[in-house]
Amino acid sequence: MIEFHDVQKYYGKFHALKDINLTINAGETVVLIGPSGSGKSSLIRTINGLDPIRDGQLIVNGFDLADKKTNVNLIRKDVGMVFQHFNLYNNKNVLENIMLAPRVVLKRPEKENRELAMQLLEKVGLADKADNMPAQLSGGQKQRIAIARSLAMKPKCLLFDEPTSALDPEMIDDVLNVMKDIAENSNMTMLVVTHEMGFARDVADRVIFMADGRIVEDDSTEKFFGDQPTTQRARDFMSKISGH
Ligand SMILES: Nc1ncnc2c1ncn2[C@@H]1O[C@H](COP(=O)(O)OP(=O)(O)OP(=O)(O)O)[C@@H](O)[C@H]1O
Repeated sequence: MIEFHDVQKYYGKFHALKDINLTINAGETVVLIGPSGSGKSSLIRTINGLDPIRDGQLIVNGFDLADKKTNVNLIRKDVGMVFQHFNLYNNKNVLENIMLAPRVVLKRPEKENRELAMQLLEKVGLADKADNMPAQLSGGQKQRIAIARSLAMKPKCLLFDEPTSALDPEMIDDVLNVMKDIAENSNMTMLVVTHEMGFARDVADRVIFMADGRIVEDDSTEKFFGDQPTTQRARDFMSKISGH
């Protein structure tokens, strides 16, 4: 469970997240949308401590991120992150990319670690790429490896920061299908920043719309897409992106 209570975040003097109050329950899939610069990345990066908050309270799986004594590594063990540009270790092969963190952080025994890594490669449809280096993969394949790498830690929560924005159009569905499978067949909490409205409509439980560092709408998916968003800003945003 993730709870924001009156969270404020600043970059220098710039007030990037304003009065964030939000609870995300275990197992929920939440899509975060909004115009460029509205604070979506900032919000999800606070959850695993990549970006510090200034005021308020942020509780992630029982750990208080506002408390300086909290060890963020304990939070990161349970909160995986998938980035727009994959962030794979380019000097390690695919299998090593997946096995490294469980070996180092969880001390998972080597045989079990390898078996799980191979199962995850099967799950993302890339079992035949185990020995490849990241440079030999397409963007869509790299992203599916990045997702498998996150899953190898068996996190409670997965954060996705525009996971398909850097991909060629024909690769996007492969990645979204893997995400859909996780959302539907695991009890993982997922928070996804994306412009893929088909994914939001089909897979998300909730849609959060941000503008100017604030949460402007927080609706069930049925309400957001069915009845239309309540605010004019969200309606304008939706008509703008559907016009593309
Ligand atoms: N490291 C930083 N230093 C200063 N300002 C920053 C930094 N990171 C983000 N910002 C500013 O904070 C605001 C929110 O940025 P953020 O990346 O969270 O928005 P976003 O909604 O994810 O945008 P996009 O869709 O373009 O990725 C923007 O105005 C951005 O310029």
